[in-house]
Amino acid sequence: MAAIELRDVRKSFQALEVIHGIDLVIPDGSFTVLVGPSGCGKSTLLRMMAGLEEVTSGEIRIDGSRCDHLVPSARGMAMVFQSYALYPHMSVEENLRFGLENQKMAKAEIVARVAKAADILQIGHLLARRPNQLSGGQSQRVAIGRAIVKEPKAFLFDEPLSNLDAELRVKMRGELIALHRRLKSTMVYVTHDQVEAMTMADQIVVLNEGRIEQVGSPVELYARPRNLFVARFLGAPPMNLLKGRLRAGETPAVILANGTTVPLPGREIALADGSEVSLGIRPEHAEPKADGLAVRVHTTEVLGAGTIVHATTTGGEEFTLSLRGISRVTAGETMSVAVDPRFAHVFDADGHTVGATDDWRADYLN
Ligand SMILES: Nc1ncnc2c1ncn2[C@@H]1O[C@H](COP(=O)(O)OP(=O)(O)OP(=O)(O)O)[C@@H](O)[C@H]1O
Repeated sequence: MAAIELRDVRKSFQALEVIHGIDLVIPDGSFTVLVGPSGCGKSTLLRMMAGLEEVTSGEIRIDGSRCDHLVPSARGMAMVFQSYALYPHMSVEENLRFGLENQKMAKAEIVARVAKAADILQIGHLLARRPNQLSGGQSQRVAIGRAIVKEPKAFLFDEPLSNLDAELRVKMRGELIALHRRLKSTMVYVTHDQVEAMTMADQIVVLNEGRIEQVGSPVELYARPRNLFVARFLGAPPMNLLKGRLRAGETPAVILANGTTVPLPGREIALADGSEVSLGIRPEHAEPKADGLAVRVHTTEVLGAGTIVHATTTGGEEFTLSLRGISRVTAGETMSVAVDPRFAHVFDADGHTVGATDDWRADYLN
């Protein structure tokens, strides 16, 4: 087990810098998820930790020791790829043994490690098969097994579940969480799927264009996004945004474009009266109620346990509600919506969160 530390890590491909100075601590034993849109640099960052990509500048440490100059095999990290990367001409057992035999490990130790990994992943009955005789989920288990047998200081996962169908992905998500609980190893996991990030991580790192937007636990990032990017990236359907102006005062308020006033009792917002702001409301924090914000429904999605209502404000802004159960609301209808001010997010003109207290627990935990 080991902590991984990155200090001012940069990466350029030819003249183009794609990672712009990352400082990050991945705590020992944590399940840290690197998440962000396509091309933000998640894989490059992970590959630099693994040693598959050189750092252009900066330091990477594992267990306190510099490792950025070491070859991958000397770093004690094991990587699991989206493509599984199994050797097609070898049996599952040979795939599991291969890396260990290369290290000239004693035969008895190899046998013991392979047996243990096969037991953890429940792939004992597949050991004689070739990769082309495995399902996607089985292949991914073997790929994870190949990492487990190395008994690495840290596991690095690069979108390991994205080739699996939706149902299997959910199942494997649970298995990986259980594996982490069992092994207590440091795990770094790259995904562009915010649901995987929310459900698997103890620590989420949100990346955007080669920079860190925010680091924190899933609920911290959900309840207290530092900026618009994080606010919109986590949560599905995404947070609604309504443009308005701040009315400063003891009880500040946002005056929306259509004149609706949303008071924000208990907030201290250090912006001048009349400043341009955006009000962020998650779809689950709005409900039908008289004398609220008028919206016109254009689509409803009845999911059974809930109904997603897609609507437009009189100012022409999109507004989505997530209602419990099966809603009577139908397309074409106009409804009045109340927003719960405790869960309102306010962003300044640059997209930075303003007026949020540190204590989100009081409002969010039930
Ligand atoms: N070998 C390379 N040569 C040149 N540019 C590269 C190379 N590898 C990655 N890049 C660029 O670096 C940036 C980050 O790529 P990276 O693959 O790390 O992103 P990502 O967040 O993992 O994306 P995805 O989710 O699509 O895999 C992108 O702009 C990409 O085009």
